Amino acid sequence: MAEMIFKGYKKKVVGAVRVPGDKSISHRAVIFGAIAHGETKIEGFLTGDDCLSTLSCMRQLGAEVERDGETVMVKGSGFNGLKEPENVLDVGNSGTSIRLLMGLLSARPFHSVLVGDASIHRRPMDRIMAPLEKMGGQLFGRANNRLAPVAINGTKLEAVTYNSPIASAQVKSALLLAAIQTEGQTTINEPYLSRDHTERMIRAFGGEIKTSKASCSLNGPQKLTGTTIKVPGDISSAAFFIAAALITPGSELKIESVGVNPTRTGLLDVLKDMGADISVNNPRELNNEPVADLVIRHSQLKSTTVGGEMIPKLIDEIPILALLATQAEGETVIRDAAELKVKETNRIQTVTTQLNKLGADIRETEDGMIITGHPGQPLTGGKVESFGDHRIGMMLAIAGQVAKQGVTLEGSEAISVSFPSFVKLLETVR
Ligand SMILES: O=C(O)C1=C[C@@H](OP(=O)(O)O)[C@@H](O)[C@H](O)C1
Ligand SMILES: C=C(OP(=O)(O)O)C(=O)O
Repeated sequence: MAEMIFKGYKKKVVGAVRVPGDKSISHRAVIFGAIAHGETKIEGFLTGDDCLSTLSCMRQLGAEVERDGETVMVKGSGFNGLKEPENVLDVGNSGTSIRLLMGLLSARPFHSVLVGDASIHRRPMDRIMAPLEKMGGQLFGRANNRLAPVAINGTKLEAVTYNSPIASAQVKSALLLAAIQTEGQTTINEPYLSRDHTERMIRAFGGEIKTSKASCSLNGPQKLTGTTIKVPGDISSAAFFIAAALITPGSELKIESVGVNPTRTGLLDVLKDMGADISVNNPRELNNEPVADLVIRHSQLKSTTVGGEMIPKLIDEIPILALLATQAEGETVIRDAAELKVKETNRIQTVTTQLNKLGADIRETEDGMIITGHPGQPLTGGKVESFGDHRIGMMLAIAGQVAKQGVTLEGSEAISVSFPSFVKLLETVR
């Protein structure tokens, strides 16, 4: 396990950065490129481990994929261009890969097996398997069809209406990837709208999908056409730099070309409420996705309460929000976030235990946490662990900005799952 020391105490964060491409969009761009007809060019592809897992699975499925740094060329010949893989498909640490591929492969006429790392084999897969079975899918998993590895006997499916009990873009996207190959109209209703990158990408590839509030429906089968996808910067990666600037006195940071899709900007909405000085400039669009430049200045934050429909809009940013709340005046309450328990780690537990080790004041609850902020009072610092979770690792690295004795992070290699250039980029602005 790699160990790194982060000594950022009082080191102000200044200058301009671009963060790597959006992880959700990068996964989807390779998958859609492979099932479309013709050439797709992806610019700004995220070269984190998770997206490279998707890329290599698609190659094993017969897709022609060439990568040169952050540029990926995909030659697709439609769904029928995919072939039975000769070996198991390994998604590594990536929940998005395994779940989206389950949807795609359940409607292909061949056998496939999806495996991943220890974390993937603990995370629930029945949320995808159960609705796909309603469509006639044949999927088999460990622990009574709950866990990976998952074996799939691809078959012809039937269109359904599915009322999802959770707001999950992975559930929605898996079903859309099955539905787009299936005769008839499939409708998916969510309790709250989850990130809508799949819906936007279907349109970018010339497909049709109806969307209204937290519902979407499409008529299959559809033929998609290759296109150019320019991937915006990932707001979930930008979040760590936003936090570093906000909590370090004297900071002023510009982050250029960040995706600001409203289903992803919950952190910006909540931070505005907490009194953060963040401006969103030069709004524009890249292939149906809103993009902007952000300017962040050090701010004295106040506490807030976050729950309900806001949670899916900032689900991956809750670890870094918890760190920000340790520096805010008052008690911040995060609730309705039980989904955090089934991410790469149980993030309610890892955030609470690791930040408390650094001197924070956080209480774990059934579906979130309560964070008592002590503005002006630095964290102490010490030795903490990522437990193989990239977002926990980066959040703890940023905690070094307010930890007097610095932060020693074990398991720092996890960071490369979504942000391989994180440490280098952080050095350029401090
Ligand atoms: O669809 C996606 O790209 C993602 C959806 C979210 O997961 P859920 O669908 O489980 O909420 C998110 O946490 C994950 O990082 C990426
Ligand atoms: C939860 C995450 O990803 P995934 O579900 O794709 O593993 C994440 O990136 O925080």
